[in-house]
Amino acid sequence: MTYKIDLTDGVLTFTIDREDKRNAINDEVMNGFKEIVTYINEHNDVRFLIITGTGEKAFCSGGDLSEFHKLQTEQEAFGMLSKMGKILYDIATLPVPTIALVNGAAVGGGCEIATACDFRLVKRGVKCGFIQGTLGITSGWGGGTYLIESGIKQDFALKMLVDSSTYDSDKLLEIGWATRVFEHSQEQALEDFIVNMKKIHPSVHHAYKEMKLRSWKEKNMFERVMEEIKLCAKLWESDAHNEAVNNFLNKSNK
Ligand SMILES: CC[C@@H](C(=O)O)C(=O)SCCNC(=O)CCNC(=O)[C@H](O)C(C)(C)COP(=O)(O)OP(=O)(O)OC[C@H]1O[C@@H](n2cnc3c(N)ncnc32)[C@H](O)[C@@H]1OP(=O)(O)O
Repeated sequence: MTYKIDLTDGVLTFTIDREDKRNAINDEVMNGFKEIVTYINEHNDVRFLIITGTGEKAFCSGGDLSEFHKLQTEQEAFGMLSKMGKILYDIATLPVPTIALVNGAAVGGGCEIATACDFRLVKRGVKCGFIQGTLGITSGWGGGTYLIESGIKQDFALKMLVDSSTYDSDKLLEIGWATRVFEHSQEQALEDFIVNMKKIHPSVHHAYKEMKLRSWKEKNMFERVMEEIKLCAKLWESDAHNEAVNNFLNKSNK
């Protein structure tokens, strides 16, 4: 199994468990995300969703390039991108607070997953970024749209995307992408972050998330996410993308 699910005292933790691949997302992990979305929507014993990755090196390195590089055409790419894009939209619109516990690098689609969460707790020293541009593609799971709507200063949002490079934890806090930066224990960082929220009745959280969802509906977020995915799918079949992924997989970029 490439992911772990733990539900303790209302806190559901989804851990991507592929340390050797820096917690890259494959089809099985996508299905795991789908499973927790269904569970949370159908049960009322989950108060918080935490997403994290195994180990210290990566929260998530994005889509598994060795697996998804097999997708050659725009249509094939759209299939994978829209599957994860819809799952991410479902996560972003869950009725409970969602927290990315960013224990290591969050790059590419990993940065999109963290951005889709309501809050991001980032370990000091960790680097995160929308590095998709270096692969000749844009963000393809809706993360660009979430970033633009995230409330971080507009010029920083666009700069993060067009820079296509990583930013360290202190910079991420300064621009407002990181909600908090923590030093040592991620368990303690999480506990400190949710201590007050835990005292609030879940129906209050549901009501606030409903407000967020209403605002997103007014802004046609789902349609915009799908447009973002289409753009990425187009670029996916370009020579620039193929060459960049080949370089990564053959390590000629190191
Ligand atoms: C598909 C959707 C699209 C989107 O919508 O956004 C994407 O997500 S595109 C994918 C973007 N991701 C990347 O470009 C991968 C970037 N990875 C890295 O920058 C680094 O791996 C890291 C996350 C910063 C970690 O660096 P480090 O600790 O030095 O590890 P290595 O680079 O040596 O990697 C170890 C091992 O893991 C494999 N790996 C890493 N990321 C991926 C990945 N996304 N897909 C597949 N495999 C990945 C890497 O190849 C190494 O494998 P081995 O050499 O076999 O050990």
